[in-house]
Amino acid sequence: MKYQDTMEQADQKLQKALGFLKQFRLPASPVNYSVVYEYVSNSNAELCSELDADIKAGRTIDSFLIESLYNRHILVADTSQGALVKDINAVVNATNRHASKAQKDTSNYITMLDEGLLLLDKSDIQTSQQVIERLLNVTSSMKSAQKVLVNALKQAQKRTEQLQQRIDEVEESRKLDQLTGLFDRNVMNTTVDMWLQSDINKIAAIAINLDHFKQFNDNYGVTVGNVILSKVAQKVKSYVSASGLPIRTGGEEFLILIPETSKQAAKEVAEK
Ligand SMILES: Nc1nc2c(ncn2[C@@H]2O[C@H](COP(=O)(O)OP(=O)(O)OP(=O)(O)O)[C@@H](O)[C@H]2O)c(=O)[nH]1
Repeated sequence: MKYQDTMEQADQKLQKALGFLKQFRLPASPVNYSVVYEYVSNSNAELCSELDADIKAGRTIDSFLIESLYNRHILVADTSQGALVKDINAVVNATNRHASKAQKDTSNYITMLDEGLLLLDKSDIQTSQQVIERLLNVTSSMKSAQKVLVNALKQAQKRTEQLQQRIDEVEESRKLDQLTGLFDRNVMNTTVDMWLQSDINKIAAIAINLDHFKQFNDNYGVTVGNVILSKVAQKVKSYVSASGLPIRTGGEEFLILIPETSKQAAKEVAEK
């Protein structure tokens, strides 16, 4: 169970969450409420630090910003990871089942071998022949069981590789802003840290802000606003070479970071 708060604790958080929603004039929609509930519970470190940074930077805390936090820090974790965990459990359970069956088969086989070897007797050819025949039968069933085990292990290995690929994909998609497909601010922070720890000592930053976007949304509606944002993002991305980083830093704010570039080259990208 995700939340294990008592009635009293949940009630206290409800009051805090309502206070937050009221302060930022946010409707108490399910998405807004769950993000704010996580925030006041202090239970999701990445979500909390991002929202804190947004508040500190004086960003507009609106339903768009909250939904973006929800998609990246709650939804992805709940659905994709939930399904993945279920699949991983299935592979682990199947492998365990096969492993314990193989263990049982092997120990039965060893017992039968030991018992058979004791019965082998040079002077009693007939009994010895019967024992050898039985041992041959047992060995043949053991070989079939081993084949089944090897196949099961091969399948488990294939499934594990597929799951690893899905885990990598989920990890990758978590780094991207859902609407625009650009990187988000978490990726920006970790990449800049990485750059600064390496030999890179020059980073060009180009900030892009769409003016009067609120007015635009009011005039044409948020759906058209979303289309514009994603088109602008595509353009921004197309101007950045593989070494650069196109980021959606806020609702209608973008940033391009380019490491180790000349002023002139950065200016050309900015002019585009
Ligand atoms: N359609 C849409 N609108 C968004 C999204 N994220 C933020 N916004 C809106 O973008 C607007 C940004 O408003 P402001 O920060 O005042 O910026 P502005 O209206 O462009 O004002 P200036 O930058 O001063 O010209 C707000 O109305 C937000 O609701 C989004 O994902 N989609």
